[in-house]
Amino acid sequence: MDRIRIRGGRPLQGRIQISGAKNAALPLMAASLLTDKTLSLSNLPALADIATMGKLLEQHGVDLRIEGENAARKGHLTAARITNTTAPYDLVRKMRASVLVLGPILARCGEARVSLPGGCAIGNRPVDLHVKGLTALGAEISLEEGYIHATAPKGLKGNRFVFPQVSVGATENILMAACLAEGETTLVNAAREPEVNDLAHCLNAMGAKIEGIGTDTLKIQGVAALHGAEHRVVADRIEAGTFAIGAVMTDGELELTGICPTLLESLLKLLGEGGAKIEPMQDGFRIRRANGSMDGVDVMTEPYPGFPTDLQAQIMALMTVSKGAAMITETIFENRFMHVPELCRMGANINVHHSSAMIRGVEKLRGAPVMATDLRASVSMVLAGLVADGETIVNRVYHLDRGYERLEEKLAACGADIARIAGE
Ligand SMILES: CC(=O)N[C@H]1[C@@H](OP(=O)(O)OP(=O)(O)OC[C@H]2O[C@@H](n3ccc(=O)[nH]c3=O)[C@H](O)[C@@H]2O)O[C@H](CO)[C@@H](O)[C@@H]1O
Ligand SMILES: C=C(OP(=O)(O)O)C(=O)O
Repeated sequence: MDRIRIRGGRPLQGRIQISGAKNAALPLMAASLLTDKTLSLSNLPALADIATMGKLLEQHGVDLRIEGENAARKGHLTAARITNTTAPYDLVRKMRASVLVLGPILARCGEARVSLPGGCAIGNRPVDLHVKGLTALGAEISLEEGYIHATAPKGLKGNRFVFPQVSVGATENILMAACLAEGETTLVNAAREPEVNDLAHCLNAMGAKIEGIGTDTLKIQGVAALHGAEHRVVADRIEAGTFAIGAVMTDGELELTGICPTLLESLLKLLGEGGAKIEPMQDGFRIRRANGSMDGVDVMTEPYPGFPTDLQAQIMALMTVSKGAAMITETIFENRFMHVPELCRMGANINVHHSSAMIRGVEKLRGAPVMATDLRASVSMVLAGLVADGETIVNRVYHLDRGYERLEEKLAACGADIARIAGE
């Protein structure tokens, strides 16, 4: 298995082009199941999760063609016919976002069988809201031998559904299904993450009738069929946020391009309070420390526009070397502090009590062999390694490959001493 070796102490200096967002690209790819025409997605990131979604779609009958590289990478997806309505355990267990094929296949074929994704390192992660929402649209759903079996022999019917809790994935699944349901659907307390909005815009380009994009109430007029479209995947705000944190943590300066800074308002506001200087540019923003050190700031994760849980591990890495104390409260996932023991092994001072972590900044972290059980925890160790004394080896790099495109290449181009060591 590959590992990443980092020798700390070098500031990040330079410019990084932000990739397309994993969490936008995955539902967008699933949306290709809603039409027999071609959906072309540009700015498609080259990530392990994208490859897994590609495999899943191909076994449903989607023809997937990828061309170009980096920012010019495009995927053309054509589901002329859905040849198989089952999403098998082997693929779903690799990536929870596989459950996003449920709504589209059900809406198009009147039947779908999708393996239950199960929990993962960051928590229990049930799919009850996906099931409740589709049931509200008239689906009959049973759980059989680890599979969600959904049928709607007479088609789906529009309805009003109030999410008892904000869910990105459930909003996306039900939104996609509602596009082909008969009549009007209203989704109340819907997620309004930029990736949900990106999906909704793409669906409208495919002929859907969605109103209220960007708000927590989505109104969808069902249509008989969708058509093909060309769509550019929105920039990855989590990748950009990770690098922004890296810039101030290493006392460097980065220009992050291809991203609108408003997508990162909650993070940039906090970093500003902690001592960062952020300047908008035509196609992104520039970030560095205003002067001197960074101060500890309190953080609470929340649905968008609040602070994203997917940046919680990274901001914690920054707090470990910031001045003073900081309290980080995780409200979205019950078990998203797996990075804490590993950061502590590098010399961080962190105490966790229930869903809150108290971090007292230390002078220096020390390099160490570390490993993480999820994507963002892994990248928080990369950030810690960039400022630690000595060498850090991050094991289980496949987590990073799920969600960061050419991570070591992008960081090395900005002066980091970082390399991938190929596994035996
Ligand atoms: C591929 C993708 O886009 N992943 C993102 C998506 O995950 P995902 O869509 O899985 O996350 P959700 O927004 O659904 O989860 C939010 C909360 O709702 C709970 N819940 C969710 C569904 C459900 O049926 N029942 C239920 O109780 C979850 O356990 C969690 O506590 O949003 C998360 C929250 O911003 C991000 O961390 C993930 O990176
Ligand atoms: C939790 C994440 O992804 P997923 O929902 O695919 O596990 C993430 O991107 O941080």
